[in-house]
Amino acid sequence: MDVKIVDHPLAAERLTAMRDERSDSPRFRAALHELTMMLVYEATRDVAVTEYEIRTPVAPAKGYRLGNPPVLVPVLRAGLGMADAAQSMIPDASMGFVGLARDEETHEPYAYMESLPDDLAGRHVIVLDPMVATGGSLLRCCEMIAARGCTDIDLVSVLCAPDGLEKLASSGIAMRMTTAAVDPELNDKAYIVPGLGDAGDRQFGAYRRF
Ligand SMILES: O=P(O)(O)OC[C@H]1O[C@H](OP(=O)(O)OP(=O)(O)O)[C@H](O)[C@@H]1O
Ligand SMILES: O=c1cc[nH]c(=O)[nH]1
Ligand SMILES: [Mg+2]
Repeated sequence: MDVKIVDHPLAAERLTAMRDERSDSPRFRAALHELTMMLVYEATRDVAVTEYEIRTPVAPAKGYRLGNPPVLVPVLRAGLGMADAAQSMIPDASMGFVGLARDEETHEPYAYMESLPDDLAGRHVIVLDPMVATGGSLLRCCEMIAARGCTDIDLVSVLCAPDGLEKLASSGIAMRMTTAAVDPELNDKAYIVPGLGDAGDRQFGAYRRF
């Protein structure tokens, strides 16, 4: 799997704000919003564009638009905080929704929502989820997307653990990852270390320590 790590001072500042336990929910959400714009910018660097003619006030010029606007898929809850930022970068994108919650004991994802276009053949899908820990949740999401015919999947995440990347890479589903960092390990509750805690709780409430 192609893993692109966005190593940029402005991204590092936002990631620091997200990691810092002193950041309250508004600061955490603002940093996630801004970082998502940077990650989506990098994830879409090689997408196909269509050329068309425009006129500037001075002369004819070439214009460009996305050849195949993607389907954005935020993974609820935590990916919701990336949805608006991604769509503001790609206004022509459509959006589907997947809801997954990890079981606290088994760490297996439980799927409670699958709201996706029936046919994703020929579509470019960009999945938004800030955290890849065991990789079980994103793998489940990619299986849903691949089952609808999609063969062009980009994943955009804030933080990944090596175990999760390995699970995704060995799944047999073709996908690319753009992330801000890969942290060293998981703890015994399958939280990323040092990580940033629970990305859903930190955006929407119920702050816990792990
Ligand atoms: O790689 P994994 O081990 O599957 O863990 C990562 C998943 O955990 C978080 O969601 P969570 O289950 O906490 O749901 P939430 O977004 O509603 O908080 C995160 O947003 C991922 O979806
Ligand atoms: O570190 C982690 C692991 C799973 N989900 C999160 O939100 N954070
Ligand atoms: Mg959570």
